[in-house]
Amino acid sequence: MLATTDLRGRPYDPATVLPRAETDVAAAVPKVMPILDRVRTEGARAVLDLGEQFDGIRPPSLAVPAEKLTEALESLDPEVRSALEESIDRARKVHAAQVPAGSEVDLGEGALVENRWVPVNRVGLYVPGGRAVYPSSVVMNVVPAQAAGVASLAVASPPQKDFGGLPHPVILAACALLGVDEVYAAGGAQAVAMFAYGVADDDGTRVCAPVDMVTGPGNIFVAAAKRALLGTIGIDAEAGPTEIAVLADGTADARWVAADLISQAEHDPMAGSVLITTSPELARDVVAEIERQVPGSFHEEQIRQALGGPQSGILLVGTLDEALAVADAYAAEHLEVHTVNPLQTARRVTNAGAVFVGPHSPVPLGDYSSGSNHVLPTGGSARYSSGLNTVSFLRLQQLIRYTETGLKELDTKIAALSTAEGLPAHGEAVSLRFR
Ligand SMILES: NC(=O)c1ccc[n+]([C@@H]2O[C@H](COP(=O)([O-])OP(=O)(O)OC[C@H]3O[C@@H](n4cnc5c(N)ncnc54)[C@H](O)[C@@H]3O)[C@@H](O)[C@H]2O)c1
Ligand SMILES: N[C@H](CO)Cc1c[nH]c[nH+]1
Ligand SMILES: [Zn+2]
Repeated sequence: MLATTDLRGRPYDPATVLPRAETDVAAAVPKVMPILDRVRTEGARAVLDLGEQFDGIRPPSLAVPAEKLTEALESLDPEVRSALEESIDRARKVHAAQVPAGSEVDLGEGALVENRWVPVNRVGLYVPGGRAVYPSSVVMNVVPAQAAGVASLAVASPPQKDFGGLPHPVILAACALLGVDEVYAAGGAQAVAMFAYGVADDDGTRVCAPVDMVTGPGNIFVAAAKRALLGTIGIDAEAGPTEIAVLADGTADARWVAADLISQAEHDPMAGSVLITTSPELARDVVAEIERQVPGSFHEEQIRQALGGPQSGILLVGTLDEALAVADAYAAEHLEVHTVNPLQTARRVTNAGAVFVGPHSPVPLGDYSSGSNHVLPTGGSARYSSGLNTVSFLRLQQLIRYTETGLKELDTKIAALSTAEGLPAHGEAVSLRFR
């Protein structure tokens, strides 16, 4: 588990030495196309059939009845309820602070451009539920959507065999706690298609209205469906199998670093855990700790596969600058920084979905309770994407507010540009107003 590559004292290209999952979302797209087509043409029946096929149980109904949400909340373990409430409370504070202010820019007499943020009208939020169930992802999807002021939101999560084909009861309880009343027992690509196209029963009764945007994490089939349906719907970043990178020097605690690497490996055999370190001693001790901590763990087999896969490993580098270059090239979903001066190091990182600063900010804190969002870009997409946040659910719309005086001021300039572009009708549309 966790093979070490020693990069010290030899030239290398940071981008080519990275351990990375062989997850190829593009290759999964043709696999999900027949699923998307079936949902588009057959509607709700197809979603139920596919639930039976892939989740092993046919949901009693696609839309979860309201009383099931109430029952789930009433029977929720009080300790879990209190933990969810704490997580919601902190997340609400952080996401409320992300609401951007609009602006009005005065460009001269009668010339005003207003920047205004408008929420997406209707969104579909995906909450995974295959290998594990994720009530925390209900919080991470719903809180920013609500902070943005989205008027209509629906949640989908796979039907569970152990719960009569409903989504997991803690997921239903989390929806009820957050005031979400539209929940569907649907998973994978069929859930994304249901949101994108909307679905009706065989008699034409609408079951789920189409949404404008789908967000949320999921496995490769969810990511492939989102990619294939982009255009029909808007999507957030691709948040696929989890990754953690730890950037550490010799001051790091090997026991803690190993535990954090293992924590994300338990999600998925395709999860990636990477240690980037300047310390050969730490590298050695982390391997020893992993050998000590993994045996007997709850998801031992899955963890072994994740830590033994090509997407995981240790990169031993010569200097902190090299460690930072490798971390930036990797663009981890989560980057933990365990160095002598972690804040200073963290501020130098440019590519990461979220940065966890110092030994007391481990990734599981962010997964559940820190107030930050855990729906984060994977597979290197942190180079150009943010994690899910309030702005993900907002659009910047500009109101162009010119008067006759403001327009007149630009008449000849617009005419010059329209002539230069060979589009004289543009200039004419302005000039005729002043003749
Ligand atoms: N990056 C993030 O922000 C983030 C957050 C939470 C979870 N995750 C990741 O989300 C993933 C969750 O995956 P999961 O599998 O547990 O749940 P999931 O809900 O994403 O996927 C389960 C669904 O996959 C579909 N499916 C399974 N096998 C299929 C097949 N052969 N063909 C077509 N469809 C199939 C089924 O319809 C099933 O409902 C994990 O990889 C986890 O690491 C990521
Ligand atoms: N680490 C996952 C991806 O950020 C999120 C999660 C949910 N529950 C536990 N972990
Ligand atoms: Zn996690």
